[in-house]
Amino acid sequence: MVAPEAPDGLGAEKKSLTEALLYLDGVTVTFDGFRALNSLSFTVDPGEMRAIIGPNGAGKTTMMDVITGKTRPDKGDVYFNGGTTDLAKLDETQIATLGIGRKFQKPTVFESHTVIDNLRLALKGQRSALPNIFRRESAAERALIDEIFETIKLTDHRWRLGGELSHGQKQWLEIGMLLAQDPKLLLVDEPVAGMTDAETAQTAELLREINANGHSVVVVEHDMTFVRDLGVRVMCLHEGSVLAEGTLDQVSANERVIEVYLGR
Ligand SMILES: Nc1ncnc2c1ncn2[C@@H]1O[C@H](COP(=O)(O)OP(=O)(O)OP(=O)(O)O)[C@@H](O)[C@H]1O
Repeated sequence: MVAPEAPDGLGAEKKSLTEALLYLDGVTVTFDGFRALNSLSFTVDPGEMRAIIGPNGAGKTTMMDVITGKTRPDKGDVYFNGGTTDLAKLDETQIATLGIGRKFQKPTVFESHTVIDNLRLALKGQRSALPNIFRRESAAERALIDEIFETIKLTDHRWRLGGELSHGQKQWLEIGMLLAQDPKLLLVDEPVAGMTDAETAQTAELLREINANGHSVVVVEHDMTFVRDLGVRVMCLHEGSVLAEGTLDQVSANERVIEVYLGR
């Protein structure tokens, strides 16, 4: 990472390390000699939402795997919470407990449970499934569930079975299940793949609302209409590194981005 001197005398890199919610510097991951991540460096600020684009094989999934502890970097730094926590030293469960939630591309709701039970099962601190459904939740938990239902617009669907929801509704429910864990950072992988245009627009609104409520969000997506709707800083990955970063207009005007991704 280029580190120009910041006005207060701290190098910009150090300043980022102390302030960023998520800090990656020089992260390299090699599979059988192939560099899936090649000295990848970027930061996410507290309260920031960031969109990540890039061609197939650019390293987007590997990047999320490194942040969540599924894959260990060969080289480089991965810090959370203003540089206080070295994620490369923690396992997946410890990282989830710290407040990093991940939504995979395909919805994985419990189809034979009601929508509300899906949320109950996801409540923070509830690790054993069955007792959690049968016990009465506290007033605070009920209020949280109601609030999440409002956010994900599924209040009227709470008594339906998970399996009866549309694809888009399942994705929103799963995002709600992440919210039940109250994560500081949500990693969301291609949430609008397979959604209708209306569902796609509603998902952008949902993520904006979640972000406005104080959660940082990193969202990987190929759908440029959706990325435009998000209205956030965009980063294009290519061959395991950051190719371009800025507003969507700035990134889409970048000749290399057009060459390797948008123009294809
Ligand atoms: N476990 C693995 N073993 C070997 N190679 C891997 C492994 N995981 C990923 N790769 C390779 O690393 C590169 C980056 O893959 P990655 O899945 O991170 O890209 P991506 O940007 O998420 O792509 P997509 O948009 O297709 O999901 C690819 O060339 C992929 O084949």
